[in-house]
Amino acid sequence: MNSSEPAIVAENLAKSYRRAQAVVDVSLRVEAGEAVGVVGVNGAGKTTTVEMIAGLRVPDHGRIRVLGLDPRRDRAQLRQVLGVQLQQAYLHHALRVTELVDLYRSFYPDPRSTDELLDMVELTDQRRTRFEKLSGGQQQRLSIALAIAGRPRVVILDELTTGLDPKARRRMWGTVERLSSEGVTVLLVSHFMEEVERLCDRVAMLDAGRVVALDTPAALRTLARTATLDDAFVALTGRQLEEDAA
Ligand SMILES: Nc1ncnc2c1ncn2[C@@H]1O[C@H](COP(=O)(O)OP(=O)(O)OP(=O)(O)O)[C@@H](O)[C@H]1O
Repeated sequence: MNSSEPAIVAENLAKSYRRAQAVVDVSLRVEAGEAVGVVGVNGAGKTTTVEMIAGLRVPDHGRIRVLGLDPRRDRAQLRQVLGVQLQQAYLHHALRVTELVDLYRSFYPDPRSTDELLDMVELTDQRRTRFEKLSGGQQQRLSIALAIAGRPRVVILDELTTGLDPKARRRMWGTVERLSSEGVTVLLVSHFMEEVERLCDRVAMLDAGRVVALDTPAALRTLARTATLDDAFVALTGRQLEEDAA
């Protein structure tokens, strides 16, 4: 790994499930320290794409490198440098916040301290609370704490703020901004244009399993000749924006 190499390279990814071709042809390159958003309507192929990048799904076709590592071949090494927060977290409901954090910290040689993690995601007051007693927003925030416990250089965040109220969403943005300011590379799946415009250097618009546009929010607005990223999304994908899709 050297510092000039891109954090993520995905070339011509394709993935079919029995009924659907979820990803037809997706290429994506994320530079080290960059934050890139992946947006698209339900079923556009966002989750399948990031799960392949995270090594959780095997592509039918294409090549992936994360910090120069092959997600399948170099699985153990990748786990030390990549943090993943997925849509559905399968966590033990009866465990308390600190027990879960300490469990995840134990996977890494030089984890962040429990206090720092809880502070970063504003769960210090809930440290003794069982997972099942946390609100939806608190559960989401905990899942980020677990994803960053090992000081990953790259994080993948899938629908981080879906289902959260505006206040909880803004808090979550603060956590992502802090990661970016520390130089962590962020790949963020989202439904919200306001969110990616605020947090991401560049945005990939996916539709029907393909990247239809990939650029800075400003360049996408210019390309689409629209005043807002919402309108640019509609113009470039031909799809309507979904309501707060939970
Ligand atoms: N495990 C699976 N088995 C079969 N089909 C699947 C599976 N996962 C996803 N699909 C299908 O693949 C397509 C792409 O799904 P994917 O979850 O990647 O899209 P997405 O853009 O992340 O959507 P969402 O915003 O709803 O999460 C959809 O048609 C979906 O129904």
